Formats: sequence, C-alpha cells, structure tokens
Amino acid sequence: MKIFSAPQVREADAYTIQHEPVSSLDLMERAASRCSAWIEEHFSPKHPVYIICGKGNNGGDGLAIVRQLLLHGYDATAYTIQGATSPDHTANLLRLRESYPDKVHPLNDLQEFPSLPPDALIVDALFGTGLNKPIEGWMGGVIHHMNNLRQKHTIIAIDMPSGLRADSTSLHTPVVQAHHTLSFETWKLAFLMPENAAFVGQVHILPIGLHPDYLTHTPARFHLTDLETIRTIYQPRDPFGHKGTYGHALLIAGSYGKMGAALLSARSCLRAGVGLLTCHVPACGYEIMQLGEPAAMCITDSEIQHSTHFHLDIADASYTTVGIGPGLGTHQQTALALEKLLENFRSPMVLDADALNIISVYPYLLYRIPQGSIITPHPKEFERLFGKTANDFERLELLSSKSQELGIYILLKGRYSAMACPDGAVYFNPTGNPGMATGGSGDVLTGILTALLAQRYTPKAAIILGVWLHGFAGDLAAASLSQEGMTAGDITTHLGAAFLQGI
Ligand SMILES: NC(=O)C1=CN([C@@H]2O[C@H](COP(=O)(O)OP(=O)(O)OC[C@H]3O[C@@H](n4cnc5c(N)ncnc54)[C@H](OP(=O)(O)O)[C@@H]3O)[C@@H](O)[C@H]2O)[C@H](O)CC1
Ligand SMILES: [K+]
Repeated sequence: MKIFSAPQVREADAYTIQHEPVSSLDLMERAASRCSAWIEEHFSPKHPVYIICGKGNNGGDGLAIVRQLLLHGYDATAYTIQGATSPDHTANLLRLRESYPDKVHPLNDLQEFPSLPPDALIVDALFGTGLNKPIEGWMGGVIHHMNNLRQKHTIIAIDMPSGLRADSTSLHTPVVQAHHTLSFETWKLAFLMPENAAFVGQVHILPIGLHPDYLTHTPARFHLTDLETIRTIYQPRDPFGHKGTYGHALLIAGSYGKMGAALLSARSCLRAGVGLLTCHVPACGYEIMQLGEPAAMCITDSEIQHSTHFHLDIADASYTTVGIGPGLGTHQQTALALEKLLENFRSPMVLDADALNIISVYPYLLYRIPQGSIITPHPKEFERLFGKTANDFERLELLSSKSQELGIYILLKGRYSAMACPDGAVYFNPTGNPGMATGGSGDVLTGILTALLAQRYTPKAAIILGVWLHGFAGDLAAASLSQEGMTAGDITTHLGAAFLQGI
C-alpha cells in the first residue's frame, strides 16, 4: 500500500473531484459519513460528542460529522475557531446552523472550551493535512487542554491528530494526543514514526473513494506492506523441486555462552524453507548444534570459544548465501575472519547482531558488504553504524541515503520496521507485537532472511516477505501464549502457521 505525502493527498482529492466527478462538498460529506459511522459503531448515543473544529476543511469535516450524528440520535456539539473559513467549511456551518442552531458555539479562546460531562467524547477536527506552520498562542493552549483531558475522555482525531505534520517531525510543537486517529484513504508517514506513537494512538484507515486511477498510477517512495504485496512476492514450491532447488545456506553464528542465538537462527532458517543448512560454529558449539537441530549440518572452527576462519569453508563456493552474526561475539580474530569472508563471498548475504557490531568498530567494512546484501540493525546498532540523528524523519532519510550509497538493503527494526532499498523505496512492515521485544527475536529473523535468500528470492522480496512472516508468526505466538509468555523460539514454532495463514 502506497503512503502518500500531504501534497499528494491534496492532489488525489482534486483528481477525484475532477474525474469521478464529485463536488468537493459531496466528497467532504462522504469523508464525514465514514467518521460518523465509525463513531456510531464504537460508541453508543449515551456518549455526548464535542467536536472542536478549525477554519479549514478538517473543521468542515467536523461540522458535517456533528450534523450526521445529530440526525442519528447522538448529542453532538460543534465548537468552531473563528476566522476566514474555507468554502466547504462555510457551507457545512450554514447547514448545521440552519437545522441545529444551538449546536454550534464559537471558540475564541481557552475560556470558551466547554466543560465536559463524564461520558463525553472529544473529536479533534482542528487541523488536518493543511497544517502549514507551527501552532502558536491560545490554539496551542486548546491542544494542551485536550491532552490534559485524555485520561478521562476518549479523543478521536479526524484525518490527523491536530498539530501533527504528515511528512516531517512534529517534535517540540503542540500536538493532540489522540486515542484513535480516523485517517482518510491512506496511511501518512508520520503515523509510522516511533516519535509520534503518543499522538496517533490506534490508526483506522477509512476509505473515502478517492479515484483509483490516481492511487494506482501515482508513484510513491514509501509503502506499507500489505497482503496483496505479500501474495505477489511469495513463490509456492515447485512440485518437482529437490533440496538443491531451495539453496544451501551457511549460517555463521554462536560463541561460548551464546550458542542459543545460533540454534534459534538455524531452526528458523530450516522452518523458512531452506534446502540445506550448514552452520559454522566454534568447537564448543558442536554438540549443542548437532543435538539441538539434527536437520542442520555443522562445521566447527579450530578455536573453542569463538570463530576465527570461516573463509576456508567459503572457498568451495557451494553456498547460495550466508547469514552471519547471531551470537558471534566480537573477538578481534572473528573481525578478521569477517573481513576475509567479505573478500571471498560476493553474493547477497545477511549480516546482523555481532557482525554489525564488528563493522561499527571497523566502518571501512561497510563498503565491502556485497551489493544486494541485507543488514538488520536495531536502533542502537543503527546509531553505532551510521551516527545519531535529531528525529525519526532525519533517521529515515539517513537510512535511505545509506542504502542507496552502499547498494544494500537496510532493515531498521521497530514497531513498523523500515526496509530501505537501494532504489530509494522504503517499505514499512505492519505485522508483529511487543511480545517480540525479547532476546533472540532478531536471531530468528536472520534465519528467515537467510533461508529466503537461499531459495533465490530477490533480496527485496526476501526482506519484505521475511519481515512480514516474522511478525505474523510473532502475532500467532502472542495469540496463543500471550505477549509476555512467548519467547523467540515460539516465533519459530509458529512460522509454519504463518506460511499457511499469513500469505
Ligand atoms: N484527503 C481528502 O481527500 C479529503 C480531505 N478532507 C479534509 O480536509 C483536510 C485538509 O483541509 P485544509 O483546508 O487543506 O486544511 P486544514 O483543515 O488542515 O487546515 C487549514 C487551515 O488552517 C490554517 N492553518 C494551518 N496551519 C495553521 C497553524 N499552525 N495555526 C493556525 N492556523 C493554521 C490555514 O489557514 P492559513 O490561511 O493560515 O494558511 C487553513 O485555514 C484534511 O485533513 C481532511 O480532514 C476533505 O474533507 C475530504 C477529502
Ligand atoms: K484533526
């Protein structure tokens, strides 16, 4: 699903008005009716609804919602900021005043903010995508006041929480902290940024019938992975396939005290469909690996506690891909071995965890990663590799520019993991839950991505599908075991069900 910028959303709006065709007032009525229907579905008429309306079309939506709710037996009231209003706002104001004159009140300063009965809902229709400067003065006070009421009253934002910018940071400016955001037609980039989590609450995308030609043909840089995308990527197995068809992966992982990471990664690699798996582990890991995962072959390093020379095993060139990093440790000999590996193996591979920690100490190695490889840092690892940024939007730009500069796929892990591609596109993943924020989750993901590369998915397909499956399996694990009770290994045990139900 494409994520459009605020100017693109305005274009989509204008395109729809011209080509459907539909009047802008009717489009507003349609948008408002989706919101009032949502409110009616989730809250009974015993909740009085207070709608705070700005001067533009977001406020116009709010006025139309008030009228629609009143018609359906709700007690709704509009509070409107005074000033020059947009034409569709004005039209809706007149319509509301005509039928329900006592349901519209001016809001000129904070003193005029209504005192709310206990069950009241607050609907925020102050500003939407038209916000064009920071909010100052008493209107900032209105936002602050609404936020103070959020413990007692549910706040529902129309299209955007007011004050939130769709495409750039809103840090250090007043923004409504909504419980629910009812947003029209498409996700906005701001909703996916961790720094905005406190503002957007739960996001509900309400289709309002924007013109499909615009949505289909307009290119977008940012995307949210959806089932449709996943179904185009997934390749069912060939009925005549054999284990060679699905690739031979080499997983380089584990060190003394961290063999669990290697085992977690190996198991998920096998459960994600790899044809053959060989694990390179230090000598102390031989029995752990052989007993822990009989389907994996195992070769051992000459060193007991950490790995020192995996380049020899690479030389026979039988490996389709390599996954390296889980539990590897950062011993200097391991760093030298990683450098050799990057010299000898030039096909796309997966680098995670300690492989990335080593690279952050020897940054020149970044430039030796084979083109098309996937690296999977969490935010701290990302910062160690590429430096600090002032906000999440800057970090996203840095992520994308590094991916393009280095020619590698960079996955920044988080609630909506961001996958930057060398062609400039960035995909966000919606699956997963906080139960996955536990040791070993990343090792499981490395195994999945390695398996998909081995099966000759393109790196772009592998990263989008792999991250989706990882999150989906995590969601299934949480559904049966709870977010608290699940462990990283449970993600792996639910991978099979994720292939069956998540594609
Ligand atoms: N997406 C769609 O297809 C549809 C969207 N709809 C709704 O329309 C809004 C966007 O409406 P718009 O009128 O463009 O903008 P806003 O309502 O968000 O606000 C614009 C007004 O606010 C003033 N403004 C902007 N920033 C500030 C500020 N920081 N402080 C004070 N005032 C501000 C601006 O006035 P200026 O003259 O000062 O620039 C505007 O008056 C969208 O979000 C949806 O809710 C349609 O209803 C349906 C189709
Ligand atoms: K709003």
